[in-house]
Amino acid sequence: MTTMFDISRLLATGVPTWPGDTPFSYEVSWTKEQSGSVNVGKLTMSIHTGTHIDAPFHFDNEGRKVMELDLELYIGPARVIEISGKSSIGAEELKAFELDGITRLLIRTNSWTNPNEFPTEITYLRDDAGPYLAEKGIRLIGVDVPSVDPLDSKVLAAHHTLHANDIHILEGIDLAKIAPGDYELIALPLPLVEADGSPVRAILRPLT
Ligand SMILES: Nc1ccccc1C(=O)C[C@H](N)C(=O)O
Ligand SMILES: [Zn+2]
Ligand SMILES: [Zn+2]
Repeated sequence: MTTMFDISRLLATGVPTWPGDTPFSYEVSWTKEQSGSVNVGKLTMSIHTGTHIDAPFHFDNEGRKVMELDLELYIGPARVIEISGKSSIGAEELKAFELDGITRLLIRTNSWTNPNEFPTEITYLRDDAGPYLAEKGIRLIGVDVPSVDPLDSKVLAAHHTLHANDIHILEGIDLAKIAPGDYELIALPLPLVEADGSPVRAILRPLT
């Protein structure tokens, strides 16, 4: 029997959205009665709502878009670590963990305390995290908050330094029920050709 943990946030009307960004909406735009055969849904949302990946084009006009990212990074072994109660995380906090040989690192910060509201403060990554993680061989970082940077950041130092170190970004995962350890991660982006990111269905399977 395989166990699997869904670490995706639910997408429904009223789901917390980046302040000022497009609200989430799903509607049946063409009912079964109207079409004569099927209900047809219509989706409107920001790409950065809920559990999603960022493509570098999100913060760099010349950056790669979703289809140019390496799919392999979104499937495979991942280590979950827990670093709670910190306003930020950098090389100093990360040094406490064994990360050699890890490609995908998911950090449980527990800092998005009320999942029904967009947070006002989150644990963010300092700009020495990127170089440190790259030195360890990490290629994907996942966080349980809507951003790897402070919410009011305009320069997005963490986004840029992670990208400069070829580390892909997964945001808004729900790790509230996930014990630190090693898992298989699956968090595939949609084939959105022009997009700056993509919602993902993220799951973890224990490694047996
Ligand atoms: N949706 C936004 C609207 C305005 C300003 C920032 C955002 C973001 O999404 C930034 C966040 N760091 C992100 O990558 O998801
Ligand atoms: Zn994003
Ligand atoms: Zn981001």
